[in-house]
Amino acid sequence: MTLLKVENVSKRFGQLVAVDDVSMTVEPGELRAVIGPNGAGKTTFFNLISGFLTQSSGRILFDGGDISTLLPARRVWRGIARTFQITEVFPELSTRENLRIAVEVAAGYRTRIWLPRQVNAEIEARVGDLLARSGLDDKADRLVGELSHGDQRATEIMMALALRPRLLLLDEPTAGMGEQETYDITQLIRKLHKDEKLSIVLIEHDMRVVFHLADRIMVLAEGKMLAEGTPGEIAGNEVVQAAYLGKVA
Ligand SMILES: Nc1ncnc2c1ncn2[C@@H]1O[C@H](COP(=O)(O)OP(=O)(O)OP(=O)(O)O)[C@@H](O)[C@H]1O
Repeated sequence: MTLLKVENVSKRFGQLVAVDDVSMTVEPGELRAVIGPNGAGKTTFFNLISGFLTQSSGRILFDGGDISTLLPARRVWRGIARTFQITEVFPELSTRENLRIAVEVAAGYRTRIWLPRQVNAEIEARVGDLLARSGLDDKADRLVGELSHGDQRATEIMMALALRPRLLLLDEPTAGMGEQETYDITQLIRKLHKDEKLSIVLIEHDMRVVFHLADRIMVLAEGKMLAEGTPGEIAGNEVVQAAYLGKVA
């Protein structure tokens, strides 16, 4: 069954139509990229899927159920987790502590002061698993604020994964990164997608990352869907080249 189905969704801010009648589907295990020039409506589109904004019209289905009016936290419990354009971590805590917080939130233990030993062991095991999958084990006890931008972003992605999502939304995961960091984050996303069959939608400006990772690409321009297809189809699409790719190159 289709995991995410966005149907004719629009979002108006006063006179401005930031997202204009956009439809998109994401199949289980698919990695979908959303690209487009600045101000195209990409982040607004993400905010509609994650529930930070409510659409002006249209509807959003997740796993067959209508989530259009659900609050963000409810969508997380349904299985949608996201990261932000600006990394959201606790810089004064260690990597391990950041992940532990996310795991406790996910398990519903965050409001309890004392945890039974068995539960504690389960949480530790889950944190260890996230550290291993991200390759952050050797930085587990470093303060996140002292880590590289790339490792901070990896920590944030693993915090989102602690919520055990079925769909992960990544808003510009390589923003502001150098070559090596971009490569490392791309490899992490690829691993989560290919090895763990996680469904991912990502907004990304770096075309090398997009064409390396995506199964399908949607191009937004001025709120409208300009094109949609495989990386090969998008690379060969003259409208896209003229409106977007040509400008970037
Ligand atoms: N809360 C808001 N109120 C009013 N206008 C908004 C709001 N959020 C976004 N916009 C406008 O909607 C349009 C789309 O913005 P959005 O941030 O979604 O684009 P984007 O494609 O993510 O851009 P970028 O690549 O620069 O992040 C822009 O013109 C922006 O100014």
